[in-house]
Amino acid sequence: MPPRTLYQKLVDSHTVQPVDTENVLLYVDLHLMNEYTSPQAFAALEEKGRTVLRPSQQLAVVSHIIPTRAETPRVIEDGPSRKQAENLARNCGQAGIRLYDTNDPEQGIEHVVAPEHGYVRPGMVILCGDSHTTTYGALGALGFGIGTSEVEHVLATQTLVYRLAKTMRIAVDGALPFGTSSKDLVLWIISRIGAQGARGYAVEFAGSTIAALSAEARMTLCNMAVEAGARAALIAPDRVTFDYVRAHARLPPAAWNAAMDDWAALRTDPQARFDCEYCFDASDIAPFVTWGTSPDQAIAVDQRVPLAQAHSSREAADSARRALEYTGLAPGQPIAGTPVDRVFIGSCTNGRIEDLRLVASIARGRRVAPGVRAMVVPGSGAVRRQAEAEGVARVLIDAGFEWRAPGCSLCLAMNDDVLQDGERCASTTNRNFEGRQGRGSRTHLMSPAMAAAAALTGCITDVRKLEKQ
Ligand SMILES: CC(C)[C@H](C(=O)O)[C@@H](O)C(=O)O
Ligand code: SF4
Repeated sequence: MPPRTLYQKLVDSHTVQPVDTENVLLYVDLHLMNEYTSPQAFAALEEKGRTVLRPSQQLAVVSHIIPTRAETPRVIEDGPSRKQAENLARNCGQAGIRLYDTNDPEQGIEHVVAPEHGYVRPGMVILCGDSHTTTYGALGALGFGIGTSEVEHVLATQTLVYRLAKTMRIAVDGALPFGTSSKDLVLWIISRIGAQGARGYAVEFAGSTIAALSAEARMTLCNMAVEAGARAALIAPDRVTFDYVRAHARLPPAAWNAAMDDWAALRTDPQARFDCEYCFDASDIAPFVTWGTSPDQAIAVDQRVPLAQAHSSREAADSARRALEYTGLAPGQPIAGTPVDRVFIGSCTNGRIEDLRLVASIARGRRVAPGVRAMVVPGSGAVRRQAEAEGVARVLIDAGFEWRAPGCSLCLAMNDDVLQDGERCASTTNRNFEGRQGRGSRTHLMSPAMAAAAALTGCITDVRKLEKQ
């Protein structure tokens, strides 16, 4: 057998049969669904008189449209949204699929719920009609988003006709500098390689910086790899992965030992070749923040918005000009000091317990700046309860943050958490496209620590200055 990359091993072990030189029929271990991208697939199945082949390998969560007011029971007042949730409940009920429904204590964002309940383990293939399914590469599983017709195919056959990706390795070495986290790391990588830089590739992250990240920090990184166009993101499982999985998956001891033998082989062979390789030095990383409407339009917080002539091409300069018109910033202006109206802490990128702990550590004993509305939306019911049990929630509430119920919320503003036209938001999410957080909304992507700093000072602020005080 020629040397193979981790990606190739995962694909090979799940190939039912090759379709042609570029496509294989891929076996799917787990398929996740939300209320937003699954209804058409169920409707199409029903029309064809087909059923769900393996209900026990499906999992569904109400995540995108759910309101985040902390009240019980939670009521979805918006008619079409309520209908989506009801549809999902009916479809899952009929097919016998486990659903974390609106008022389930474990409800949350699919990509937060699945790993924390042990559904995600190294070596698996996990699909979902949602682009941020790349998150699961953090635990050594091949995860990626699929379209609605593919959802239907997976429900009916537990397989997918899959076009193979090219392979890329991004190695990062060295310690993450003071004040930075894996969110800064990924924004920095995207700003280097571009929002299309990994398009068509399955990316494997490697190097000592990655090895030093916690499992949750790795999820942040793999989650956002899709914002560089990656078709998948992978990190070879190691001690950190196994400890996380052991704590969350609760496998019986015999199964655990067998699994560990298999998982140890889940790494790229030394002689294997990648189609593309990058090597970066972590000491170049700083707290990062976006200034535009694409995740690669990002700079270190102590830098200025780039001047027109700083862009690499005319196209990039044009897109920067349009982006700045939208975000209401000027070339050459320092990004720090830009006032914000809103702060959003949450999403499948940064809505986990470690993120909230970090925010609390900065907010402790301080107050949200007057005139700023700052929301914390935990990624799941479990994250919310844990934050309450640890006193993290208390610190946030005392500092003046709104303590909300879990969901996607202001990450994509499909519920009633929406920015007003022109409002500017410091956000721990993953997309800053025009209108992403509401019509005319202006989004600045950043780490939880940086978002905390923005909430406490009322403007984009270098968190290193706050942390030193
Ligand atoms: C709604 C869904 C299709 C979408 C995605 O695929 O990512 C959403 O989760 C997002 O983050 O934009
Ligand atoms: S939190 Fe945001 S990125 Fe994640 S699944 Fe929900 S909408 Fe998509």
